[in-house]
Amino acid sequence: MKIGDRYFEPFIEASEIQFAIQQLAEQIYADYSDQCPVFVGVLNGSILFLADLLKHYKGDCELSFIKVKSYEGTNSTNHITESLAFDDSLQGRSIILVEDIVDTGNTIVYLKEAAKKKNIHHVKIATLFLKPEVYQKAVKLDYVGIRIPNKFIVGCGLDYDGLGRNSSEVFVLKE
Ligand SMILES: O=P(O)(O)OC[C@H]1O[C@H](OP(=O)(O)OP(=O)(O)O)[C@H](O)[C@@H]1O
Ligand SMILES: Nc1nc2[nH]cnc2c(=O)[nH]1
Repeated sequence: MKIGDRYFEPFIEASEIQFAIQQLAEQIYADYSDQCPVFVGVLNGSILFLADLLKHYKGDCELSFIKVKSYEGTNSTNHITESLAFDDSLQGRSIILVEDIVDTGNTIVYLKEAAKKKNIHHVKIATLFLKPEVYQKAVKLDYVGIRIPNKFIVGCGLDYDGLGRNSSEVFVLKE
């Protein structure tokens, strides 16, 4: 399958992804059933995961967004651009940062620091995908859906140069 100028092949089926999301929703609810957490989606990539996660989440919750970007093509620029900040109303709240993927961890480290500066009371992290071979940061990842090898993936919110987010299954770059 061609996305932009690169070729990709099927990697993770939609049913496996949906099962993982349902499990995550249950794990989070087990920890927050007596609270009203704010799910904070990290735009753009988290949007599909977040929508499915919320549909499976049984408790009271609220929703907010932050927007950061660091990837160009298939590589991290190692520079994070923030175009939507944490909302001031999150001060003192317990939030769950919702990411589509944690790779180098640069984004999550940046977001934890930004949340601290905004006096957000308590921050947990939920990510649909994790590349354990790459992630070496000290920040604890509280809820992890599917662990994948160090390969570039697209679909389920993840893009290649803006394309491919709108697929319910995940594709991997053909090397
Ligand atoms: O762990 P890291 O190496 O920091 O990579 C993870 C980040 O990369 C992707 O965002 P991207 O910069 O591609 O922006 P997008 O969400 O708009 O696609 C993804 O959504 C994560 O936020
Ligand atoms: N689309 C996409 N974005 C990423 N950001 C960090 N890792 C990845 C990846 O494997 N695919």
